[in-house]
Amino acid sequence: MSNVTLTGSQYGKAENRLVRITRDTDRHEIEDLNVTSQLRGDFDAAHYEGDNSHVVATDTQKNTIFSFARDGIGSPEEFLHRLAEHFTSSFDWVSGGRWAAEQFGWSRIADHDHTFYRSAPEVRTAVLVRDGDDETYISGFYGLTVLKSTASGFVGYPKDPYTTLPETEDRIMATDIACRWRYNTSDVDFNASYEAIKKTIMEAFGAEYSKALQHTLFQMAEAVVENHPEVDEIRFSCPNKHHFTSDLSHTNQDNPNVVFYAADRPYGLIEANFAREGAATKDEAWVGIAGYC
Ligand SMILES: O=c1[nH]c(=O)c2[nH]c(=O)[nH]c2[nH]1
Repeated sequence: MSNVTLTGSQYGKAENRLVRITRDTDRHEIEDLNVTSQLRGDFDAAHYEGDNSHVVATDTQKNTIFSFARDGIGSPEEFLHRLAEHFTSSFDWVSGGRWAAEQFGWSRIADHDHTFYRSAPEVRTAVLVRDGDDETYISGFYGLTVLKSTASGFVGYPKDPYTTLPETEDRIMATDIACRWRYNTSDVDFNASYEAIKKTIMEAFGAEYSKALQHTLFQMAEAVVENHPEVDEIRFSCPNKHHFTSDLSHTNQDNPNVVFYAADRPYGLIEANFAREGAATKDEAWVGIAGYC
């Protein structure tokens, strides 16, 4: 008799690099994804006894992903939904799971029919968590580098013996936006919603004076919640990519915020979660998302 109990599990094939070319006409389309499938359910016997009768092989999960891609992708969220439907309906003991995708953006070289370059700076992300009939979609992106050359400051912070940072009401603000938002519905045109939310976030980054990156995160979150009723929560993880004005006094030059040293590290790391007023949060759906978001 063991004194160890299985208290949770999920398993599958991670990071299936999947490229799908649509070539019905001479003008090809490319979809480039990194797909992870993980099943949840009754896998007790596999862990306790080495009985694999419930263990849908990770190799089979991988093959399913590539096979389903033969019929098209559409959007990462729709593709993950097809996988979730398949695994939960084909195997009684699979009660849910977690399916995730990253999508890399490509554009045509000079409008060429079948020649592309990696274009979108950001990587799109999608996660589908399924528990019985309950489905939660969390989508987002990372790696969207943005910068505003003014209309940002940082003043009013506490000063102690360790404080050397001068206050400023005119600085560069730069960050690599990583964010994820939780949809409150699956009845969404996911591709259109993704583009619209990304646009809202980018416009909000520059729309108002920023008193801190924390303030900017709130401004972006507020714009998303106001303009996108399909979203109930949004989380951000954003480095403050410091740009320090370079001291040019040794060459008798002034520097009215024109020459900067772009510091690589350390960087501020500013993270926050926001939710629509009155909306239920769904912390369990966020479990497994590495880092803050
Ligand atoms: O926008 C900022 N937020 C901070 O918390 C912070 N701390 C700091 O040194 N500079 C900044 N800038």
